[in-house]
Amino acid sequence: MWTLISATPSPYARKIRIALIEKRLPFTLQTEVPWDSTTATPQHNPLEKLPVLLLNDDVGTAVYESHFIMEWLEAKYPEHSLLPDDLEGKLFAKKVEVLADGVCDALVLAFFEKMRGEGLRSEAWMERQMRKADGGLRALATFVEQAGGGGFLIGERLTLADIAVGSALGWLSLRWPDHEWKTKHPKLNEYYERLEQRPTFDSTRPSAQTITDKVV
Ligand SMILES: N[C@@H](CCC(=O)N[C@@H](CS(=O)(=O)O)C(=O)NCC(=O)O)C(=O)O
Repeated sequence: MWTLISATPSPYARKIRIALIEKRLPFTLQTEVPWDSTTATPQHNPLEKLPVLLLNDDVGTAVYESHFIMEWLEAKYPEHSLLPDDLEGKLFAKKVEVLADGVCDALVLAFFEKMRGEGLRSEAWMERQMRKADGGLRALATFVEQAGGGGFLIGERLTLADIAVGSALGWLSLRWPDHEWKTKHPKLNEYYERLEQRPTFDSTRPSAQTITDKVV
């Protein structure tokens, strides 16, 4: 059976957890703290990042980088597809994933910059990352407002776009609880709250992790 190397707060890993469950693909979860020297992540991903999907085959195949894992899953196991049927819809879903992941990328950088403490952190760097995140959230909020009222970003069923946005917003709620996106973008928040009711979202809710090693 496959193993997914994951971390409790990880929005990127949550995308894959939700996708695997939605596609009825069995796996076991290996929860790690990728920032600690004890993590097994570097043994499977030279970039030392999780999620990593281990196929547990005889050659030790490891699939890594969440957007690629998603691509790989849809290519190899198209049943219970998480992509729209039409090409434009497929490309739009991937564009939404780029934005959702990009919001997380910027806020991860800002999170660790914040950890540098007074006098060591670059306020300009923090502002730049927060600006990227706010721009991404604005774009996602616009897409939600333009979508039909069916609760999904594209068409009438759950797609990669919803999984990516829901995972990003769930992490934002955990790691940046004071961020004002919920008041600035009420429709985005309503969409998010509705997604969180879905069993695969409810069962993969993010939680904080304790990082033992000094990261910055
Ligand atoms: N682009 C990557 C980002 C993955 C990523 O940054 N993972 C973090 C963990 S988390 O932020 O998702 O919780 C990690 O492994 N960081 C360890 C490191 O960067 O050395 C993806 O989408 O898979």
